[in-house]
Amino acid sequence: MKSTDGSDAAKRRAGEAAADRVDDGMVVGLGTGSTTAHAIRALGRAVDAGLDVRGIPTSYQSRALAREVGIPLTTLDEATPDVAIDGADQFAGNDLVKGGGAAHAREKVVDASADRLLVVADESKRAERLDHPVPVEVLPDAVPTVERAVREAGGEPTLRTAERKDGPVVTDNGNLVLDCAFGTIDSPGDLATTLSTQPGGVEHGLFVGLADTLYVGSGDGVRVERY
Ligand SMILES: O=C[C@H](O)[C@H](O)[C@H](O)COP(=O)(O)O
Repeated sequence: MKSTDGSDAAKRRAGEAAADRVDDGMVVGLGTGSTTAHAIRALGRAVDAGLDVRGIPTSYQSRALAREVGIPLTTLDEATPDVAIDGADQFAGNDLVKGGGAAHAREKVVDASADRLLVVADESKRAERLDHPVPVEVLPDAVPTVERAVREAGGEPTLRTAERKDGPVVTDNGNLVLDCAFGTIDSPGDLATTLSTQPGGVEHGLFVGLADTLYVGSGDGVRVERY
């Protein structure tokens, strides 16, 4: 499920501005999605020009793109990211909803382990308060249990279905995704805690206070917001 109608040029400005902050010798967490893809391509060009970086991908998609553009890869076993670059489906300050591409579980692990998280987005993702449905990756057997818990927490869960396959979206980890509509989220931190403590829920797409810097692309530039 993608919420954005932001232009590709705005996404490219944001992605390239964040990639520009990567210094020689760094290990970089490589997020997932169309905006981060611009950062990955920019890093690939920098590698061609001599920059020494290693990437830690967060999905099949970001791994494939990083390989295509020639970024050497490593893992969390081998290295800790100095910085991670990742997108968002919605942001309010430095609180994010992520997981429109069902990659949020691995993204959260990599983003949280990085010294700094740079979030790349376009202005269409900005909100006063978060109200985007929150994706929750769920063990397949636990779908009914988690659905009940989400309803008890005031949300309405919808099993995400695939577009070119019959049946549900299956994540890179072999799990399913419930998109959980809560309306306006008054307290993202409290909701994150509720969702994190639900057995069978693998990971949710609320990234509360994790982002250090936002690069927000628009029609004519990039706004940099630091937290
Ligand atoms: O699961 C996907 C990720 O969380 C993406 O970073 C997020 O959906 C934003 O993607 P995009 O830049 O394509 O809007």
